[in-house]
Amino acid sequence: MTEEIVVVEGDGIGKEVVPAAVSVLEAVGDFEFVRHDAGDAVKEETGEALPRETYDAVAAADATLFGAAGETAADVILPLRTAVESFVNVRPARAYPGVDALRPETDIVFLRENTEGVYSGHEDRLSDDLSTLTRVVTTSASERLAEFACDYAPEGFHVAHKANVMRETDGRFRDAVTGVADEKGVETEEVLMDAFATHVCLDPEQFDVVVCPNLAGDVLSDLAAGLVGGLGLLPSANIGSDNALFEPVHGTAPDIAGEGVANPSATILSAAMLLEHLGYDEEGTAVREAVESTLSDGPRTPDLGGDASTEDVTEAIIDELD
Ligand SMILES: NC(=O)c1ccc[n+]([C@@H]2O[C@H](COP(=O)([O-])OP(=O)(O)OC[C@H]3O[C@@H](n4cnc5c(N)ncnc54)[C@H](O)[C@@H]3O)[C@@H](O)[C@H]2O)c1
Ligand SMILES: CC(C)[C@H](C(=O)O)[C@@H](O)C(=O)O
Repeated sequence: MTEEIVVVEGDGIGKEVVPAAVSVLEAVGDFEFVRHDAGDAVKEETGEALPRETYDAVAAADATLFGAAGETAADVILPLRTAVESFVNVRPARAYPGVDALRPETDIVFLRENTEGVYSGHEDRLSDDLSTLTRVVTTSASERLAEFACDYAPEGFHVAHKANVMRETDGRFRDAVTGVADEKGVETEEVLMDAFATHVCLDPEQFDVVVCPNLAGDVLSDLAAGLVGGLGLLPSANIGSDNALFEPVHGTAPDIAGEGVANPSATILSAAMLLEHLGYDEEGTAVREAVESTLSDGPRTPDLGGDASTEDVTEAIIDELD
């Protein structure tokens, strides 16, 4: 049976990097791509950023490849992560031989809680002077993340939090995650998330897998992108029990959108994660290796100091696969 992959390009460079990744997927397998829309442009046309058909298609698909949405990103990607019931966002941040990086020794995977924290949506304007946000942390979501982390990193992992200040919410998160790890005999090391930001810049080698609350995972993975050569390199996987959505960590990059020079690596690496998720391990590895060797030997897009187009890089990656 041909696997169905839902494709949502979104806005800006999503329209450039997603077709690039689809052509790589076409080069390694026989998939049925079902295209759906979401984002700023759709909102302008129809009044809603995330059409019901898109949400339903993503919820029902074997897997989804998503690009990026612009100003409507929170109205699109957050519900889509919910559509796949994703409890963890896996964000590998690693440097590649041949790519200029502030910290070439970086090789870290962030396991970001994907459903709650300050992303729970409970924001209120109480007066002209006062707005509030409720931060939600449940033991069940934290434990679910911890179970995944223990399977993913049985050799142990760091837990980033700020339970010294957010004693109730991050305290609950920390206790739930370390509690599951203790039960399973998996070692954990706690690190305060602000201190982590310094440690990771000075000595990234001491970190392999870092489990963190939702917003911390967002910010710290972008910080790690800065250490390895930029946002054009970071893929991600939103994993649920029966479904998953894959997307680059970056956004729509309005400063370069439409120029055909976006780095497709993050999205193609997300496609490699998608392949592995669907059980195409060999193909996933082949795609990852093709990206690595193209990053090493070129051509490279301008964000990495080259002058190649998105299309040049994609063709080079496909050539590597042959
Ligand atoms: N998941 C999402 O849909 C998502 C994520 C982040 C931001 N956004 C949205 O994207 C828009 C722009 O946000 P931003 O500028 O803060 O972040 P951004 O990730 O779009 O861009 C930040 C910088 O990184 C560069 N960059 C990002 N991806 C690149 C790539 N593949 N190749 C080369 N350079 C790349 C951009 O040119 C820019 O200089 C906003 O509207 C924001 O809401 C969406
Ligand atoms: C746009 C926003 C909702 C999103 C997030 O915070 O998760 C983005 O920053 C990301 O990292 O994918």
